[in-house]
Amino acid sequence: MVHHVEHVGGGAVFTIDRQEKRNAVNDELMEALSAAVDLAASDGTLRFFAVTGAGDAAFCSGGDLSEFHLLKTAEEAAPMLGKMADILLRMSRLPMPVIALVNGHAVGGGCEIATACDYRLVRNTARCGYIQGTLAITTGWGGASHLFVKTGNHAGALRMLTESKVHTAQALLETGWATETFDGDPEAALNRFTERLGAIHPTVLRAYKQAAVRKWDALGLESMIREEVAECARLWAADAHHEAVDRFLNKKK
Ligand SMILES: CC[C@H](C(=O)O)C(=O)SCCNC(=O)CCNC(=O)[C@H](O)C(C)(C)COP(=O)(O)OP(=O)(O)OC[C@H]1O[C@@H](n2cnc3c(N)ncnc32)[C@H](O)[C@@H]1OP(=O)(O)O
Repeated sequence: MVHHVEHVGGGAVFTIDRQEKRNAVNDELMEALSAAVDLAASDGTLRFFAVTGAGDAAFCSGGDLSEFHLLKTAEEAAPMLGKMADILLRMSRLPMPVIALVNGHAVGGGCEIATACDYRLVRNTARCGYIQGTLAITTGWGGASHLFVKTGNHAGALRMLTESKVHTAQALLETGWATETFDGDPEAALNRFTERLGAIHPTVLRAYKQAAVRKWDALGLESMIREEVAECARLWAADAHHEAVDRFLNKKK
């Protein structure tokens, strides 16, 4: 199995479990996350939906380069990019708080998964960044669009995307990307955070989440994501991207 789902504290926790590849996302994982999001959307009792990574090294290292490097043209890349962008959009619109429990490194598409959540609890040992620029592409799963509609720190957001670096948990807290930072056990950090949600009736949590979804709709988030996917697919086809991916895949051979 590439994932597992536990129900704790009235919520559902989806764990990406491909530790041998730092929890990289492949099509099997996309299908699993899509099914988990559909289940959460139809469960009126859920107080929250959380995503995390197995192990201590990584939350998610983004797309599985050993699989996705086989996609060469924009026409070949666009369906994969669009599929994950749609799953993350549906996850972001779930009628309950959506929490990224960032247990380890969240880079590339992994950072995009966390950005599609309402809250980001970041372990102090984790490093997070939209490193797609180092591969000569942009975010391709909606990460830039989610970031721009959610943040009040435009300069900080544009810098995170254009610098394509990884950042410490403390730096992410200062820019407002991280909601909270924590040490030690991720599940304990999640429990501390969600306990505070427990005092309020779920119908209130859902009503406020719908207010956020209305804002994103008013801003045209869905069409922003479609344009982002198309742009990433165009850049994907360039030699600069394929050469950068080859360098990563050949680095240890
Ligand atoms: C698909 C598009 C999507 C988007 O644009 O939206 C993207 O995500 S593009 C970005 C894709 N991701 C990356 O470029 C990140 C690559 N990985 C890393 O930078 C590091 O692995 C890191 C920082 C996540 C962890 O570093 P660490 O030193 O702890 O581990 P290693 O680098 O030694 O990796 C261990 C092992 O995992 C394999 N690995 C790691 N990340 C990926 C990945 N994304 N796809 C496939 N395989 C990955 C790595 O090759 C090593 O394998 P091994 O066989 O042991 O050499």
